[in-house]
Amino acid sequence: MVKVAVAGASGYTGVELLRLLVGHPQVEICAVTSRQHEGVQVNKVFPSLNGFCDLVCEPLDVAAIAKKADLVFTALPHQSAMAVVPGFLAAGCRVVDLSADYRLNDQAVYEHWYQPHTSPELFSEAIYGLPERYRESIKTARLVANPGCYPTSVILALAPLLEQQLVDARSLIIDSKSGASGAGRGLKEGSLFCEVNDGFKAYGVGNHRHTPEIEQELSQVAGFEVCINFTPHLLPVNRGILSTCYATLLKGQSAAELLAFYQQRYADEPFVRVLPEGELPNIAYVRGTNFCDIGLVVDARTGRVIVVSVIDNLVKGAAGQALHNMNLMYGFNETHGLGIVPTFP
Ligand SMILES: NC(=O)C1=CN([C@@H]2O[C@H](COP(=O)(O)OP(=O)(O)OC[C@H]3O[C@@H](n4cnc5c(N)ncnc54)[C@H](OP(=O)(O)O)[C@@H]3O)[C@@H](O)[C@H]2O)C=CC1
Ligand SMILES: CC(=O)N[C@@H](CCC(=O)OP(=O)(O)O)C(=O)O
Repeated sequence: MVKVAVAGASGYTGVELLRLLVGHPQVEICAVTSRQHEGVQVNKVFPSLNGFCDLVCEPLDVAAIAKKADLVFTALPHQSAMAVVPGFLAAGCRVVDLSADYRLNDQAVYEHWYQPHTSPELFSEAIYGLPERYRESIKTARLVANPGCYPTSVILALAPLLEQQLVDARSLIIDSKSGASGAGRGLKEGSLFCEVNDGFKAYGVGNHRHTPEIEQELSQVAGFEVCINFTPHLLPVNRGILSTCYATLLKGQSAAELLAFYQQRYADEPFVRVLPEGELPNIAYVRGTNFCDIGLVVDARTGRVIVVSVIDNLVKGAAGQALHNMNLMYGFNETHGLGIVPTFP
């Protein structure tokens, strides 16, 4: 049994972690934290957990939590995560950090897109927690930087094309749409019902902070620096991300040929489902699960391939991927705690 703590249990990714962890046969949840709900049982904060988890929320006291936990999931906002992650590591815990604080490997790039960093010395140690690319390094990592939700959907969609050098890496245009839970549970005007429901908008155009994360990882795949256009949109749904990725083909492959590459690339991946020719994914068919569904079309008129991927932002985009990483770190079956069929309708 591995003893795990969830720091930030009163947030959306925190409650999603608890939902998945309570069904994991090799995990004991030993602590949950929240400042606003200190002293309150977490199932009072989220009645969905009634009968599954009744731990009392405690303050984020690094020493006290490190005494109980082998692994800590830090489901905290960026900047708050870096305030505690070094302490957990120093106390002997392993950490899966769901924030953006350790995803970028260049301090200057991080500080350009975020704010000053207080533990950049950990950048070289942190492993980017995308199992489909870094499975072996994750197994022995002390610190896993769980990928961002948009980057997860985009990297999985485009990596096979770049790995095989099938597209012009300067031609990448990415349009992503996210449900409102991507913005977290904190109170903000932009997350109010009337601001999100019945509307649809682009935001962060040309300057969203996931741009350097996507570029870093696609550059790793391509072997040279990749520069993208990335436009996120806010969808009036609770969960789900759909990314539409456009790239110019170099050798005019057909959709069938490209899909064969994707099938081969992801053949052994338990959570990537490549759809047959003629089918495109829908966020409704991955809801609540760790799946990433991918489909594609070739537009012969423009010579471009259009790849569409979907994930649940709270699962493959956050808590599910974090749990997958934990399974790798402890040598557990990769699908334990994640063998869920999507809820539809
Ligand atoms: N939502 C999503 O789809 C995704 C989110 N992420 C990332 O995961 C992290 C968590 O996101 P999410 O769950 O959505 O966020 P929420 O805002 O829903 O939750 C944040 C949690 O952190 C706690 N918290 C906030 N500030 C502090 C602080 N200074 N010190 C200690 N605890 C704090 C909050 O509880 P309290 O205020 O009670 O202490 C709450 O439990 C973020 O970094 C986010 O960007 C990553 C991928 C997807
Ligand atoms: C809809 C929405 O607001 N989404 C968030 C991104 C989600 C997220 O949590 O990003 P990190 O994992 O990098 O923290 C945003 O655009 O900032």
